[in-house]
Amino acid sequence: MSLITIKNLWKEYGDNVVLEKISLNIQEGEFCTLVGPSGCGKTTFLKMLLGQETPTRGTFLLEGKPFPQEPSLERGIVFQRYSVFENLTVLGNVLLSIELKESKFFGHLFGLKRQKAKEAAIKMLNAVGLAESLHKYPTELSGGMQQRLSIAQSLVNKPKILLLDEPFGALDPGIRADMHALILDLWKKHNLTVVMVTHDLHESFYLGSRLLVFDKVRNDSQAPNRFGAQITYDIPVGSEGMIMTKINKSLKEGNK
Ligand SMILES: Nc1ncnc2c1ncn2[C@@H]1O[C@H](COP(=O)(O)OP(=O)(O)OP(=O)(O)O)[C@@H](O)[C@H]1O
Repeated sequence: MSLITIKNLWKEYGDNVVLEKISLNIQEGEFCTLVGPSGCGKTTFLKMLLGQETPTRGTFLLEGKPFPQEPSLERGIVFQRYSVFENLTVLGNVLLSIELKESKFFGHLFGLKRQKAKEAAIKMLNAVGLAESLHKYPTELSGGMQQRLSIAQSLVNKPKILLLDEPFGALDPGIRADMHALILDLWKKHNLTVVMVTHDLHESFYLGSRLLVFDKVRNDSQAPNRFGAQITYDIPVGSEGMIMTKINKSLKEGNK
């Protein structure tokens, strides 16, 4: 069974048709990169995967069941703009993510549970390369380090799906290359399924195992909102994508 099953999905805001006829299956472990012109509905699509938006119509299933209507722990998101709490230290930010998950009512853990949460937070911060900055505040961090912190906050709760909305768009090229290496490493080690929006075609080919292009195939010059974007390309990319294509091809040939 596919992790995510989408059939003939539409998203409209009033008479603005944003997405139309989207059909797509995403398997566990895929790294899907999503590109398309500005305003074609990429963020809206991510928000539906997160549970912040609902489709207007169509089939939208997570592990064969209707998508949870609210953001939940199997899905973590990292935005382009850092979404960390400035009055908490690096460690405090990641600890809070765990506390909000494990103690929804108080937002606080005590005793042994807090100690374990602290250890898990430090382990995650180690994994993203922030071991030296545990007691710093976000304003003392560079952009790349803040983005590492956002990733740690998302991953510490072990989501199955990591949603990335142009997470590296604001970073310098050198830092971006470091972040690419980090995200590929985390993707493999944590067996994540990733859906990432990017404006950078090179990034989409380099990072993804599968590239999805969203665009309008129908246009009405009198009423630009009449038609929504569809998936115009869905192709395997990157070394992982090529391996998958070869495996699928040899499986098909073996079945002949
Ligand atoms: N909450 C909302 N209410 C009404 N319209 C919305 C809402 N959110 C998005 N839209 C509209 O949906 C369309 C798609 O927006 P979205 O942000 O998903 O595009 P995008 O492809 O991510 O754009 P960009 O690449 O510029 O970030 C736009 O026309 C936008 O105005």
